[in-house]
Amino acid sequence: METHQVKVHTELETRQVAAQLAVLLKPGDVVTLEGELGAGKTTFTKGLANGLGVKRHVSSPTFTIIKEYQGELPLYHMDVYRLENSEEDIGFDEYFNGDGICVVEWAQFINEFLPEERLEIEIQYAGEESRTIQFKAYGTHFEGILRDL
Ligand SMILES: Nc1ncnc2c1ncn2[C@@H]1O[C@H](COP(=O)(O)OP(=O)(O)OP(=O)(O)O)[C@@H](O)[C@H]1O
Repeated sequence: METHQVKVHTELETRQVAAQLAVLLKPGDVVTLEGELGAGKTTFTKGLANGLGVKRHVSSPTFTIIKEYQGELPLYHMDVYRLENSEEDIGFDEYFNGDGICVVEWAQFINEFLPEERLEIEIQYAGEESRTIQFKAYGTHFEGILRDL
């Protein structure tokens, strides 16, 4: 496992870091996003979407669990909060081994379905508009991505 940390000072910077990451990702990649309410998980996903060339507006998938966006690669934005303790498999494998990028919020609730190789991202408050973005790469593919980021 390798880690990397970036400090950002504006919302735009958060989006830019995410967009830089997006171009390094490949189909079937799984990225998990953690952070308290308002930390910037949706903002980060918007940046990722931008980097993937998604034109549509990205909004939180809380009530739908999965939202799909078409870009240079498909983006699957998942919020699995509502699956807490349900142990329900809604066909994660097809997404996690699929043709697009998966961004998963509240991933701890579906731990048993998560692939071992993944990129964990945690966004922490560091001031009004400042955030610390912490990356943990599991597996050689994501470790390589962290070195290029
Ligand atoms: N550096 C920053 N990075 C990201 N967001 C920032 C930053 N500075 C300020 N913000 C603001 O913080 C808010 C982040 O909201 P966002 O919806 O992305 O958070 P979230 O983690 O998805 O929250 P929730 O769990 O409620 O969905 C936005 O209003 C954004 O403008």
